[in-house]
Amino acid sequence: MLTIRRPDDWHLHLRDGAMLQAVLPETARHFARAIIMPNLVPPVVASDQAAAYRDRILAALPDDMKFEPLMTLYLTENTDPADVAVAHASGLVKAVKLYPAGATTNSASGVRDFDKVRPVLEKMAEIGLPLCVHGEVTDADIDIFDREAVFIDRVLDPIRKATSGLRVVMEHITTSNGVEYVKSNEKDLGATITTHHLIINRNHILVGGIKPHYYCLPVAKREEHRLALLTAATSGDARFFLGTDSAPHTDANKEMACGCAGCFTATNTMSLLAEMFERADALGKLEAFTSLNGPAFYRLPVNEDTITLTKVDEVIYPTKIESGDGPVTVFDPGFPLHWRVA
Ligand SMILES: NC(=O)N[C@@H](CC(=O)O)C(=O)O
Ligand SMILES: [Zn+2]
Ligand SMILES: [Zn+2]
Repeated sequence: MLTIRRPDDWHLHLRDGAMLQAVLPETARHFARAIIMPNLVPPVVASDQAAAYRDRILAALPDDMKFEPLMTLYLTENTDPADVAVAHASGLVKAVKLYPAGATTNSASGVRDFDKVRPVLEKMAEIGLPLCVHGEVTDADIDIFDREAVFIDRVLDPIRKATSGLRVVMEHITTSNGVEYVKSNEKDLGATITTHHLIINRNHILVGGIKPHYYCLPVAKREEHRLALLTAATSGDARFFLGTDSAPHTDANKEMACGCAGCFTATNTMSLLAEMFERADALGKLEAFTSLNGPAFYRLPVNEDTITLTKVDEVIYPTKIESGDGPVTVFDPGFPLHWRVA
């Protein structure tokens, strides 16, 4: 048996409408809070949209559940620094999200010219509002497996050097380059690590037939990178914390000629993580990763209540959840899980 403070998810896609209704309880069952990604269609770019989205999330929450959505704004070349500052001061917005234009799902309104967002970044540095970054370049001539490492050198490091005091979260890191970059900085830099990137490498996607439900962005890399992520996550280092990036797409949209990127892990994330931490002989570090390090970075209190995981013969979880838009496949690690959230 293992009791830890209730976890938070520092990177989550809840979508909207019927999908929101279906996936929200999967997260709220175990997690107290989550940083809510703003890549809706159209994206959540202004504070009034973030407030309205927050209301829709709370309206979709079942009566017997408690959950606090931590809202973000989608950074565009037209984002108004004053709107960001007001949204932060009111407590509504906890981070701003940077998507390089074209890097991932619904990122067409993202940033092309980083000079255009300089005034917003300066304002964020001044008020201490974190920037969450999807860290991949989009240049056609850069191999998809190199896009994170190239982003660090060409985009992230220059932005951080030009904007002193800017607090940055590298979202869903997938490489040892990401781990090393975070470790080489003492302050103002953290990283989220997803559940699935601790489990799969690129072979899982491609060997023995293509597995669309393992396809996400940034795409899983070589085994040596997965091991670097696992070492970072299980180390207790406060700069690394859980962001599941649970990203639901219907099976119809995953299993097609041009399938969507995203793994849906909300349902079984805590069981998956406990399994991986136990295998790494690091169950004692699970709480730091899921429940302590994130609040410390975001300067929020840790949760007061707890969850208890118990060891069972095999955890039973649904292979799919139903949404009004169609079924969504739950991430299947390909091995049995043994830690169930009581
Ligand atoms: N991670 C993914 O593969 N997909 C995310 C977008 C993102 O986080 O990049 C989504 O919104 O579907
Ligand atoms: Zn992303
Ligand atoms: Zn995401």
